[in-house]
Amino acid sequence: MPPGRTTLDKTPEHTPLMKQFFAAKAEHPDVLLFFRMGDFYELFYDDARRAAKLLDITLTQRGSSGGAPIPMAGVPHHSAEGYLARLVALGESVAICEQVGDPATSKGLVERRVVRIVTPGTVTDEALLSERRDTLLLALSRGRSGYGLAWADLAGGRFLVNEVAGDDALEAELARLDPAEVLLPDEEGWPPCATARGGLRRRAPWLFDADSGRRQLLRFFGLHDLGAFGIEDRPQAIAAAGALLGYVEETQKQRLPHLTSIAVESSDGAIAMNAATRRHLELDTRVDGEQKHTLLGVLDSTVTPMGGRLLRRWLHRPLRDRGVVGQRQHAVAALIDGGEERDLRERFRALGDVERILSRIALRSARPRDLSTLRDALDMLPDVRALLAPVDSPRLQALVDSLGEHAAQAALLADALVEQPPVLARDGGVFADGFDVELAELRRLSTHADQFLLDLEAREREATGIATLKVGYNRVHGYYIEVGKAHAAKAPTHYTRRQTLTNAERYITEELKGFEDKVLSARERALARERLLYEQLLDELNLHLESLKRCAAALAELDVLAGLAERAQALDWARPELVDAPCLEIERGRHPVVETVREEPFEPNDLVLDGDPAGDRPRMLVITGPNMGGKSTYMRQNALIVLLAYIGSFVPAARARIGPIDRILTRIGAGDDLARGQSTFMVEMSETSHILHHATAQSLVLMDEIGRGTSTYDGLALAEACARHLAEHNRCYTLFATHYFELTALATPGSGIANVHLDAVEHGDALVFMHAVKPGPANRSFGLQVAALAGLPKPVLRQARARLAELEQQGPAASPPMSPETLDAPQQFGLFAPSSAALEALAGIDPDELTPKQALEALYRLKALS
Ligand SMILES: Nc1ncnc2c1ncn2[C@@H]1O[C@H](COP(=O)(O)OP(=O)(O)OP(=O)(O)O)[C@@H](O)[C@H]1O
Repeated sequence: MPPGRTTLDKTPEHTPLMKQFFAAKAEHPDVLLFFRMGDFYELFYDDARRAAKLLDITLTQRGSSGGAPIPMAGVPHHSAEGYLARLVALGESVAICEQVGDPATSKGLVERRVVRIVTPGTVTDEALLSERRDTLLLALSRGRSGYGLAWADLAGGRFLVNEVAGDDALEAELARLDPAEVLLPDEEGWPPCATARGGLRRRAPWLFDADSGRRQLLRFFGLHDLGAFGIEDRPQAIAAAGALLGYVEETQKQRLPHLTSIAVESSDGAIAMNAATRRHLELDTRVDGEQKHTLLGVLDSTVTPMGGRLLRRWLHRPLRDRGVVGQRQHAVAALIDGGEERDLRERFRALGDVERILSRIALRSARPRDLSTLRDALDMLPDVRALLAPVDSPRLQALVDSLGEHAAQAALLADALVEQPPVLARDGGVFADGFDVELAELRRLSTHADQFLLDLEAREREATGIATLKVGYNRVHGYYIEVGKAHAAKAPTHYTRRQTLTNAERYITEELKGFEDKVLSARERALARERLLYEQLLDELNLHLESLKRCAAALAELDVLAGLAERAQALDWARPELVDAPCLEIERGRHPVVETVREEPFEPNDLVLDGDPAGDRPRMLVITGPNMGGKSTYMRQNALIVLLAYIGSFVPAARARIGPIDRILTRIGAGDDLARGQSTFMVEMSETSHILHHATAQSLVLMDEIGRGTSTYDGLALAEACARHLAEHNRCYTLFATHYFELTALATPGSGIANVHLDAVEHGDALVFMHAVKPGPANRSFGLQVAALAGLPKPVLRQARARLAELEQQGPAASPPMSPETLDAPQQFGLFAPSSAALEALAGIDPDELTPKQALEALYRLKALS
């Protein structure tokens, strides 16, 4: 902002234009202000500096105001969308200040006003949205019992809330929803999962008040109570929803008729997965940020963007309600059996993003092509209904019902629109000729102009005898009769001169003027008529918004189900059996992503875990085997199979029988969380702690090499204690991969723990991984061979081999026994024991007696002795 002015300030006044800018800026101090000036949006002062950096555009100056130069940067009006998209993707918000007065008629400065604020979570323009990902605005509130969350997908017309108890659950929900923008009360004490993210907007705490939230919701939905939405007794959710609505109304500056309801999406209904689990299982993004080789990458063969978005939502929210999941599964199976899947997908290819189109219709920003896409979609409905009518599936039949008929709207759109409407409504040509009598007459007037002009030209040529006489038109002077200089003298007296050119004179006549008025006004009136018809068409469609939205949602789900059916067949997946009995049985399971990426065949593996305390099968597997043996792949494939089963999909296995599951929890080394300032070990331990606190007998837990991030004894001790705790207290389904061979001793009769291993065999210098899971512990680790495969220098390998031989000879001294006493022993120096001289010297030191300098000297002495 420019330096403030005081009454004593002698600096010159700001220019009127700048005063107008400051007034707009004062109302929107926290966002970039796009200030419309002619064909450009200009940014000034700090906004200009920031935008120049973010958008890599030139920072210039625009004269001076208030005695100082004005830093300025600008983007052309016609390409503003691209710049807005980039700013929004960076988490920035932009206030659009338009010229609302007409420059031609305004006296002095043209009036300007902020007409809307584009923010990362509220964008609805097609160009600013990612096609296959929801763009969410989320508001958070908190109370004594936990957090309230409200989120809206303005482009899709969804508004949902939830309440969660603690920080862990909040973090899990934020990881699931991944909102583009988060509204937070401007108060201390929010956990990092809420504050350490892009698109964060702090708002005054009083905006997050439950009572005013309730009033706001009642007003917004025009209701007397919120009972119908089932959110009455959720004050935190209501507080968050109120704050969200306030923000949306403030930024959008228009009505939002497409948010027709609000619903609770409770965490209880879903299999819980925390942020770490979603990351580790690489559901839609790999740890390295790639999206291609992920579960969603393999699973998503939907043909519409709305189907793609729904599938992503499903994947992030596997359900515990086996009724719903079973119906989805049944629908997928029915589509496969009847072969409708292919026909359905073929038809859907032309479908488009009906869901977002409906939102744009509600927001009145729909373009002509949106309407023709909707027309084509509605035209398709009878066909889709007929195709699915014979399919025996309750879910599919429910979806067919939700599609509705929409014959009247389909007929209206078919009558109204030309086959291929233009991109923009502005220039007309949207409506079909026979649709409106008045429009047809106006159009006839303007299109018959050409013939009239030709006739006029011929008549005038004959009357004047000037063979080269022409009738023409230009935007400045309108219609004219042009006569070459040589013949100008022959121009009749009723020709009035309009313009003189070097070689010609241009004239107007009464007749031509009269025609001009009629044609030009006919054109303008035709455009005005089309605008009116367009608005009426939007009005009419908006009357049916709710049922059209239901239809779009049904189309999206049909696309997902057909996509799952296609995948199941293409990838040879099987229908899992979801049962009441506590068990996890997978026969010949495969990793869905590794299998598609690998060129060599994938080795399928079984899994049998028993959730029944009285059962004789294990609840925990301790998995050993060489590096690269396939331990992580095996663990993850089982989690992914469970997850797929609970979204309603078929699974990559020959057979699967899966009991109730409440959580999937993982601890898999996946790099540091340095961004959050935590060391590798700290992350490992906090994830482990979360698991130990949350896993129940219905949870599936993956533990991959815990304890790796610290010294051997510490690590081993922790790994064993955790394994015991999971087996004895949590009693969850556990896959525990480890390099601590000592843990294989846990598998004693009655412990519920069993050993399995993956193997490799040496063929001369080569090491062949078998990738097959076998009963019992591994018998060796092949660490050095894998290191050789990785290309470790030969001298290093030689030295390691010699040291290994030495250690193996030393026997148990090098490989510590696993008694609890040993684990509790205070001194621990890793694998290499210190010399006895050093120990003796150490025993003689009393740390309390030493100055810091003496302590350092003692340390040097000890080092020399070791
Ligand atoms: N069942 C399988 N069939 C075929 N290939 C497999 C199988 N399992 C794993 N692989 C291949 O082996 C590679 C190593 O697997 P993975 O990372 O699971 O090993 P690991 O035992 O966990 O290794 P580390 O202990 O070093 O983490 C995988 O990238 C995959 O290409």
